Amino acid sequence: MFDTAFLDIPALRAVSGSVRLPGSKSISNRVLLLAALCGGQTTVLDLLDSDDTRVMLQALRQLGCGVTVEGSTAIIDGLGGRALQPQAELFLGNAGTAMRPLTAALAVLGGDYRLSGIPRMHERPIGDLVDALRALGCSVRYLGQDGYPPLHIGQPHLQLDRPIPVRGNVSSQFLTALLMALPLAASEQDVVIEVVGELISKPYIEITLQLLARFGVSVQRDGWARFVIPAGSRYHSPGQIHVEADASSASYFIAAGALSASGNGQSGLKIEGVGEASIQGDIRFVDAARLMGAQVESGPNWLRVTRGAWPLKAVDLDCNHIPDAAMTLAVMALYADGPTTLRNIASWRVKETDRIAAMATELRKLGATVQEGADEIRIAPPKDARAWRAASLHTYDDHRMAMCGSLAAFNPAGLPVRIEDPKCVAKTFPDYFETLFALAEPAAPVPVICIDGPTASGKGTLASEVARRLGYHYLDSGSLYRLTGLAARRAGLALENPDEARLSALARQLPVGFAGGHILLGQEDVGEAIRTEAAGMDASRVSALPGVRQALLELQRSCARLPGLVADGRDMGTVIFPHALLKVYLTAGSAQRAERRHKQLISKGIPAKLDGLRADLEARDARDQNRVASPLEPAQDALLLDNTHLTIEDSVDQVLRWWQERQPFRPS
Ligand SMILES: O=C(O)C1=C[C@@H](OP(=O)(O)O)[C@@H](O)[C@H](O)C1
Ligand SMILES: C=C(OP(=O)(O)O)C(=O)O
Repeated sequence: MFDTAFLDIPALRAVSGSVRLPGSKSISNRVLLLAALCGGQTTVLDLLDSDDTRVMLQALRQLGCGVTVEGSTAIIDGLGGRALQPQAELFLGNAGTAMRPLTAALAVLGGDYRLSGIPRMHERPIGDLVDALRALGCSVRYLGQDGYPPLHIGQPHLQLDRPIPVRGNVSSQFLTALLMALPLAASEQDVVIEVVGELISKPYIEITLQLLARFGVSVQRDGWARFVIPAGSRYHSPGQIHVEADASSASYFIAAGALSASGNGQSGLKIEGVGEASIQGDIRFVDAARLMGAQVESGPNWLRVTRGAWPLKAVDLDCNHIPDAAMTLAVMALYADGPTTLRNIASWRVKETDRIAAMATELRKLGATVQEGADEIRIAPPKDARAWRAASLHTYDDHRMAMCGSLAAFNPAGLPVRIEDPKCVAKTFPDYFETLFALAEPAAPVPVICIDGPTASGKGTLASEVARRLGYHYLDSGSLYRLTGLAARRAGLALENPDEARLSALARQLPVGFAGGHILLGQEDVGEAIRTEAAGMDASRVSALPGVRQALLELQRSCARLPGLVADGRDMGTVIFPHALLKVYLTAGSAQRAERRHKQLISKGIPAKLDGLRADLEARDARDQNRVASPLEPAQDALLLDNTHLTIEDSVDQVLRWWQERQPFRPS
């Protein structure tokens, strides 16, 4: 997950390859609650791991359920037959699929519970569900504003002899919540639910009914108006249940496939884990994407997408049945041949944010002309490539605003897009951006920042912090020869009389990684191992081999991957990345550098003398600067940063300021 203030996505050209997406949020949270409500043990496979499922799992633990999670498998020991924890304070984040169904289940079971969430959850309506529960004889009290969480739940006096009315025009989750809770009360008599007025987001009710059936409860229904839970209904664990990949999450990749430039014999993007046999309503997004021109082939649990019509075709659609995935259509509309209208989406206004207002504001920043209606949005795309704007997109703590925003990176103007607060995707898809970057091809070389400078100038500390702040990869080029030597020793290759071809092959494939101050060879942290005297000797042996130098040049260039790279060393800006967008040459006075090195050594328990260190540094500077082959010198277009009197934070801020000056957008 990108835990940065913002994430700049360079312009993208295409996506290809194949991807397995994380589990469906709607299925995961329903299955977890149903498994908790029935007796016995349920093994849930391919469970989604995200904020929404974590709050549900935590709530179930607090209620006394046995919960074991290992990787993507959860084992739930249901409460059926066991005492429910009679009192609990449950924090449910911003998960509608946890707040609404848990409210109903706990209200029917009774106890002393407080349910709350993040501030936005306290602005998301729940009044229609509370009215229905009160009509049923449940005790539910508002602890803040009437009609909204937080809530207190007490002991019920259930009255099941008349139909329970529920309104479904604000959220279908209220009906879902009742359908999941009432089998707990239907042992003696039929329980009837009647929907008052219109019901929105109907396919989510289908998911609920399908999963109830998997847990042994078959609901009888009369269209969308009346649902009967037959007397004697009881939950039975299916033993094991598998969660499909999330169809709403798939919408971003279906869109990316439809926006991808074709060519290079590409056969499109394959999405695995969800397909035409899905029980999720958002799989119908595929029909909408096809209407806009996407080419989508499908099997029971896979999809393959390629670009079809180009530009995409504008559409005018009722999107009530796909409220979440419809947001993706709003961004696809930027690439259409005319204005697109998405209708019947009033529920967008009461989700993670007011999504109609948010979408209108952000798409306008990109150059679109957008009209907002009470329950619709009309998007006219930028009139040509020159009308696109590079924008810093605000994401309103809404995962879908962030994921949708990334699709603007396919713009024909080759502009980057900035996503503010990218970690908000954690609600349903924590690794969304990593997944996108693994499939995407940039439209131009990815951005590189080079930080070169003499020994002990602090370039490693500076470069790795700049990388962390931008969410970029980090390359510590100086360690590569040491790593090659170490890998060679471990592979049993002789270094005294070396086989250049084999060593070069090894260097080309070196599995290096730099993360959080650690230097990795494969999965192993070798930070200490490469700093020994012997490793230094080996480094100097391998670095004398031209084949190895060439291999490492390629390896270094291959580190320039999405979304960008910060590379530190001595020849990053001059030799390895001559076209880098920002080159910094970092220096500090020799007295200062000697002092830093001295502190470093002493803190590691290595004895050292300040005077000696300074003399060594100065001698090494002179050698490095005066050698004939690639002497240490600033690239012609490098900016000089003397950090003798700067803190690390000052230097980081300076480099980030220079970087920002080179960006086409300003923060919003
Ligand atoms: O039941 C569900 O799993 C959901 C129902 C939909 O909400 P509404 O019924 O409020 O539209 C959808 O937007 C939400 O992401 C998940
Ligand atoms: C509306 C959404 O979430 P929730 O389940 O919290 O309603 C969503 O995921 O888009």
